[in-house]
Amino acid sequence: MCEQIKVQVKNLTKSYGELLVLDNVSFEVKKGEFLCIVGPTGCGKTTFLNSLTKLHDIDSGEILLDSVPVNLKKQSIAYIFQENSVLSWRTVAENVALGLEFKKKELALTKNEIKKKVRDALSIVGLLKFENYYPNQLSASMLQRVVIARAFVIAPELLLMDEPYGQLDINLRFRLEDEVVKICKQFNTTVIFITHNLEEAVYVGDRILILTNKPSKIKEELENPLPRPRDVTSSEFIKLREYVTDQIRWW
Ligand SMILES: Nc1ncnc2c1ncn2[C@@H]1O[C@H](COP(=O)(O)OP(=O)(O)OP(=O)(O)O)[C@@H](O)[C@H]1O
Repeated sequence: MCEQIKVQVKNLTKSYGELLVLDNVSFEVKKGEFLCIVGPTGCGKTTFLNSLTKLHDIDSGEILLDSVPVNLKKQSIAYIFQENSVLSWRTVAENVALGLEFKKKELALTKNEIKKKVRDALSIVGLLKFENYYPNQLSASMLQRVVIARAFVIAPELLLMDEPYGQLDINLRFRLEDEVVKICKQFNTTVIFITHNLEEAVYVGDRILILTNKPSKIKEELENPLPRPRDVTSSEFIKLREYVTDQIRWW
């Protein structure tokens, strides 16, 4: 069976002045796949995401979503980034509605439709009862789930995550990762997940893309065969984590 390709990165090259960061990088992401991108510090992981989201121009190459150039207005792309981006002066429901407000024009939703979508997203992450709470009344885990609900309220076809749980303690991180993976699989969402944390990459990724030092190329694309839920203490898990670590440590 031919699996549908969701994202195509073709010959992407990006430099900042004299500094060549991404050097003719090409890869694909299948629909519904959870792809992790790892690599040495400063190899250009965030530069790749910023190229995809058009935060800056690229030198050459292209990034296609469903075979057409990425268009943030027309396509539903959601982000979960490092910073705690919940707005303190908005309720939980109002924070989640933000995801839709950016797309108000394109979606042309009525107030009631927005309310229903927000409630649906909140029930996915188990926060419906807290819709009228303010962020300072919530725990760290609940705040992160607000961010997840805000991403899923637009039913994203592509979810971009950049070190989303770097600041959290390890137990909470694993719990949130389990939740995100479960929701993504439920909705067949395609995910590109950037992380420094190789254990995290092996824990969540269907596939792991390892970048070289800059100027960065792809060193290896690695299928992750471990069944879910994954056990970080199993010998198979540790072996794979060590293998990925070695690929990055090699330079
Ligand atoms: N706006 C910019 N102007 C100049 N150089 C930049 C800019 N943004 C990033 N760089 C440089 O480009 C390289 C890649 O940075 P980038 O943040 O993409 O790497 P990264 O892999 O995400 O880093 P980290 O592992 O630290 O998260 C780094 O050397 C960085 O200093």
